[in-house]
Amino acid sequence: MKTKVFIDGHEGTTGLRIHERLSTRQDIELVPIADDVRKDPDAIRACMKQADIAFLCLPDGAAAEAVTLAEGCDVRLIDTSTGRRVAPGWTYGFPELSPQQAEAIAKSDRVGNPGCHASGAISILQPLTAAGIVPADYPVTAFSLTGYSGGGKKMIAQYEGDKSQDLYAPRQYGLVQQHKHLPEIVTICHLTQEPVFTPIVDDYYSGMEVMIPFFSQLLAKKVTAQDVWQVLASHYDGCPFIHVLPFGEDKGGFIAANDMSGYDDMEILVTGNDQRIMVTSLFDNLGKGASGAAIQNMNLMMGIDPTTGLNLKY
Ligand SMILES: NC(=O)C1=CN([C@@H]2O[C@H](COP(=O)(O)OP(=O)(O)OC[C@H]3O[C@@H](n4cnc5c(N)ncnc54)[C@H](OP(=O)(O)O)[C@@H]3O)[C@@H](O)[C@H]2O)C=CC1
Ligand SMILES: CC(=O)N[C@@H](CCC(=O)OP(=O)(O)O)C(=O)O
Repeated sequence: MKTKVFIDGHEGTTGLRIHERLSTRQDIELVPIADDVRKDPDAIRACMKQADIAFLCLPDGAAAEAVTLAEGCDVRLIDTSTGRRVAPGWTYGFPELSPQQAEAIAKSDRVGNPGCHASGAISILQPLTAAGIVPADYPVTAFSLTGYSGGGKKMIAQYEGDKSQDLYAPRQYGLVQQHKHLPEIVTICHLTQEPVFTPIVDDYYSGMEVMIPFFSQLLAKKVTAQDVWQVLASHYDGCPFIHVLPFGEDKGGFIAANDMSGYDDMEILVTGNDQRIMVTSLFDNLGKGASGAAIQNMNLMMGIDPTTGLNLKY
């Protein structure tokens, strides 16, 4: 029997990518909603009632309303918005945290899909805090380059519309250090303080590069860059979605932020030297940063190979 899936917000950037990935699958039946009623609460609730699994690909306010609409329906939710990722009753949708996390997602009826920048930061920090290398009170700084699709339809229209404005150099944002992904990074990595986080949006469609530098003298153990690489390589060994590139790999000295655009998996590189170590996570903000991760979680919830229907580089 096919799994019935409803995509609330299928006209948006994240929803469209999920729709594209699922529309050719033989094991999935998409629950349609007519365009003129796609924001109508009664129509949405009717779709929720029919579906086994629903993706919420909506702005935060609309997603909160959709969660309420789903109450009493026998539907499992995967929410790509920010509000409930670390809320009680919700499972954080990053299966690579641990085998237990993957199991928890597989059984969950309420999965909060990670934020895009957060996915990169957590992919680097969580194995290193868990291994006791990065102490909980480490003064973490993180930089993140993102394609403009990260800002959804509005930002895509801005970048692809009027090119006469001088808007298209890389732009730093999140200037007051209250980016909405900080709470999940702190909670999931068990940090005692928020990182200094610098997101930068640039004039390319999709792709994300999250960079976290470490001073080895401030780490909890005496480690070399290769030790850090080893911890990450062991943590992600055999993982189909996260690939730690061989130690010393530097992509010819230039790491392009859109190198993983179009793919649903992630690369991690360790560069620098034994005093100043840089760890970089490279992925598509719409892939492992949003739609790809959401489908990976759905596959786990269905009890099938998590890579089904996804576009992996490796
Ligand atoms: N883009 C990205 O890289 C990432 C996005 N996310 C998150 O995913 C969610 C969706 O973002 P994104 O796809 O970028 O946003 P978009 O703005 O591209 O899409 C949002 C969609 O939701 C629709 N919508 C708005 N209100 C309602 C409503 N009440 N009922 C039904 N549909 C509604 C919009 O309709 P209309 O077409 O009429 O505007 C639009 O199609 C957000 O919470 C975002 O933060 C998470 C990770 C990365
Ligand atoms: C360029 C741009 O604006 N990017 C967005 C992407 C975040 C996103 O989509 O946030 P959620 O995953 O939490 O929903 C931002 O940094 O807020």
